[in-house]
Amino acid sequence: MLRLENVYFSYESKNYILEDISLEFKKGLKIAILGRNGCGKTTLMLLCSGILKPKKGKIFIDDLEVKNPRLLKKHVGIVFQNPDTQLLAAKVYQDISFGLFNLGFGKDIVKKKVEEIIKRLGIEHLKNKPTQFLSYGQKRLVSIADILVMEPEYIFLDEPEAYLDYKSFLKVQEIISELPKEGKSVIISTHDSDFAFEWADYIYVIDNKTVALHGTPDYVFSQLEDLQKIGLKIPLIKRLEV
Ligand SMILES: Nc1ncnc2c1ncn2[C@@H]1O[C@H](COP(=O)(O)OP(=O)(O)OP(=O)(O)O)[C@@H](O)[C@H]1O
Repeated sequence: MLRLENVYFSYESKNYILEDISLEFKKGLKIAILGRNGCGKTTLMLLCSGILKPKKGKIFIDDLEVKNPRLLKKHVGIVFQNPDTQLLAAKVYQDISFGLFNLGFGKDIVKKKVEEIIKRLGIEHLKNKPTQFLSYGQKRLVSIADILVMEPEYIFLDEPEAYLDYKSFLKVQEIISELPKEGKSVIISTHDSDFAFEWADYIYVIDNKTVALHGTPDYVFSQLEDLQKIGLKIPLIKRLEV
């Protein structure tokens, strides 16, 4: 389990962007972080992946307090919203294999793992393409492959639907629904209430710098007064029930 306990964070000033955040991501679950633009979803993901460090509070992995963010990097993978911040190598195959070579895997194992993930994402046709000539949607799929190939236990996807067409998003949706069955946690950030309702096992709503609401989708989307205050859309299915 990945757990945050009373975490505070600010970028440059004393004004906290996130305050007193306590939450937990259990293994094998599909979790959505839901909130309006600018509420701090990406910041929260960057804290969970060890890219940013809390100003106050603690982070635990399986009850071990994380003192060095490097520990988080071993367990957590994050797919950024903008794929340009993720792609490093000149060609797609090189890009997806980069992290594995860095970890010291041999050429044959790397080839096997990369081929598997390329197939799983249906991007065999991109394998030998230069990354700079890919469309944004294609870059997004490659950046997802970059992370999945590393097989992290906790996979964060910042707005998974960004840049993807319907068919590509369906493929990603299928994969992020399968991974929890393999014991991984998939945590997405979104402002799409319909998708969060349909996909997630558990939802954290961020508002006013902290966790405003959390629980199963049925519970969260039954809190109509709170949702209205926060300014989140009620999923279509729930609106039809009212
Ligand atoms: N590097 C930075 N330096 C200073 N402020 C930042 C930085 N990155 C983000 N912020 C600010 O922190 C707040 C939270 O931003 P964040 O990107 O985490 O929100 P978000 O919920 O992911 O937004 P969105 O849904 O639009 O992607 C915003 O007010 C943003 O302007």
